[in-house]
Amino acid sequence: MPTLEAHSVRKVYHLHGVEIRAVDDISLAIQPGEFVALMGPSGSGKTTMLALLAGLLHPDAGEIRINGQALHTLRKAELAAFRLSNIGFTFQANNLVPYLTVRENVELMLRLNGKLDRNGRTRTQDLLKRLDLDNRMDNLPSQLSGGQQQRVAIARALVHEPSIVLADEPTASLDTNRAHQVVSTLANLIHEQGRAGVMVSHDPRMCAYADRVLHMQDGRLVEES
Ligand SMILES: Nc1ncnc2c1ncn2[C@@H]1O[C@H](COP(=O)(O)OP(=O)(O)OP(=O)(O)O)[C@@H](O)[C@H]1O
Repeated sequence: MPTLEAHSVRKVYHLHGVEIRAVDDISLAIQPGEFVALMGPSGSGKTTMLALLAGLLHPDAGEIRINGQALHTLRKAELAAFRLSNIGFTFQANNLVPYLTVRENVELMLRLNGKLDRNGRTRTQDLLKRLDLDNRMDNLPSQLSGGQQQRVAIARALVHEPSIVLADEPTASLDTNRAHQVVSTLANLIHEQGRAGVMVSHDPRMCAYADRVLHMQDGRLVEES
């Protein structure tokens, strides 16, 4: 069974009487351990698609399934709990909590999921080590570089062992070397841990780490490579 499925998904915005088909009849399936990149010009609907896959937006038509569970059948509170345990998300702005240390920021996901036990703490340390942050665990986000902050956000998206990891432009603020390092580590972790990963990126060099590249244009998938 695919970890993540979209069936004929559509999202339409209405702006000053104009209809914008941000996502227009998209279907896709992503298997465990598969890392997929979503590319496309500005305004083609990538962020909207990611928000639909994350259950942050409701489609106007079609359905999203995660591990076979159709999101639209869940009540609001059920959906929130389901998302929390099944999805890891990194945003363009990394959204770290400024007054928590690196370790505490990552452990926050465990705390929210009721998984802050010895295993969870060990996983936090292992992940931060893997992301070259073992000597930064007790620093605040403001004491880190942009690349280090992005890596903390990646640790936070993986630590609670979600089946899906969604990353929106995880390299937007990084120089080329750092960007390669961040995306290759993300790809390795997704492969090793058998998660389904989707990354939005403008950068074809970053998409080279993906198993599959989906191209969006005007809300549609145009080709696959
Ligand atoms: N809340 C909204 N209300 C109205 N229109 C919106 C809204 N959010 C997005 N859109 C429109 O939907 C379309 C898709 O936007 P989206 O942000 O998903 O594209 P994108 O491919 O992620 O773009 P970018 O690469 O610039 O981030 C655009 O035409 C955008 O203007």
